[in-house]
Amino acid sequence: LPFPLEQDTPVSRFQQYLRIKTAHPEPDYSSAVSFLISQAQSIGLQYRTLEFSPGKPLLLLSWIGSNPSLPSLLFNSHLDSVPAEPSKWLHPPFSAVRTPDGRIHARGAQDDKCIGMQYIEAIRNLKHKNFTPTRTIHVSYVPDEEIGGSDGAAKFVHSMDFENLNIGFALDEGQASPGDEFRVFYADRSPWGLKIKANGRPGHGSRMYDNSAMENLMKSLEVISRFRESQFDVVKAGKAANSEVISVNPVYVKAGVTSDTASGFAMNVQPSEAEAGFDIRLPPTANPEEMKRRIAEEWVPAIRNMSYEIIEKGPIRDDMGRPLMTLTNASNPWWLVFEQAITFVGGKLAKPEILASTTDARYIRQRGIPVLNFSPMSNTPILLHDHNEHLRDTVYLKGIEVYETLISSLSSFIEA
Ligand SMILES: CSCC[C@H](NC=O)C(=O)O
Ligand SMILES: [Zn+2]
Ligand SMILES: [Zn+2]
Repeated sequence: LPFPLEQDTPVSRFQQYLRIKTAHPEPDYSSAVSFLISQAQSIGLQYRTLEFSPGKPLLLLSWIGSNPSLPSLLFNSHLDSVPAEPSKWLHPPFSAVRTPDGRIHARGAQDDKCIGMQYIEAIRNLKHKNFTPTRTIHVSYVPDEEIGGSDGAAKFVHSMDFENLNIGFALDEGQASPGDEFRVFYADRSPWGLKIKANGRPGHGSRMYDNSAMENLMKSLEVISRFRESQFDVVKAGKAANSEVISVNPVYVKAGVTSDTASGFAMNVQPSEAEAGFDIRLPPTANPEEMKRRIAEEWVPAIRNMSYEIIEKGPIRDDMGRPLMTLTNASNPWWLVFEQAITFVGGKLAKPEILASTTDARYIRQRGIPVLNFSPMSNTPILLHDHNEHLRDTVYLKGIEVYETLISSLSSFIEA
């Protein structure tokens, strides 16, 4: 028998998308957008690209509903991926190899090229079945999510283009679920970068004196560690989920006087400057003013010769000053439709959670639009940003079916 030809199937199209090198620091946005446009054209979807920052396109696909005056639906995903360390992978991260057990290996397989293609495949199938949406459906592919979205979603949501879409409800990426149930998220955490700098007395490495830069920095590290522990204790005691507390993790330290020694540093000079950086995530219920006071007064007191900078990545409240949360109860009709659709496809939903990490959904919620974070991956290990990120073909294909139901029921839903 002849070797079977590579076919044009849902899985092969997913693999094609996965093979485009969209990892930072040089994501190939133009190839990704060209590929997605070719897919949109193959199913007769309208498309346009918007460019809020040079070289960083945003692709928008639209399926116009029979009642386009109703608020529309937005299905969002991001074009970019985080980098991978190829030497630590079983298969090259952009090969999209499918192993005999059905695992498709690639950076982006879970985060989040799966949903980007599933949206299109679901629409392809619905068109095939002659389904007509009532509400208009938009599908967006945004750049730069993985680096904070300031040149992507942040600009998009404040544009006239976005305003004119008149979005009533949106879905964005979620996270895999190791168990039987699908996970869904009603909020994500707001990320802050905290840089702290200590100044202090320089001197000979043998001397003992107060107020060296390193001593000042270390005192801060101790205080911050205690806060970290206090939050983690709440999690360990089972009183809150990981994503419901304020996390703070050191991500770099920078100090020392450089020299040609083996270590690269002068071993006998106490430096006059020392710096450290932290990743802080605030759940929507946290009080940012309280956190700022804590940083200024307890973590980095100026009287200890310290200074700091908080880099706030994205909003923490919506345009009305409310926490960025989407209701998951009967008062949100979109939630009810979502829940019913999942049940309809035979899925079970876990209790809605806050996402530990951060997505572009926060920018959409900022505009007062309800958003659920959802990626239909049950019985799947959580591998986003990890080595050997992969997704099973069966899980991927089931996800297409899930979106068919979601798209058809959400677009047919008319608010009473
Ligand atoms: C600092 S905003 C970056 C957003 C990023 N998103 C996914 O991993 C994250 O780190 O959560
Ligand atoms: Zn993502
Ligand atoms: Zn990511």
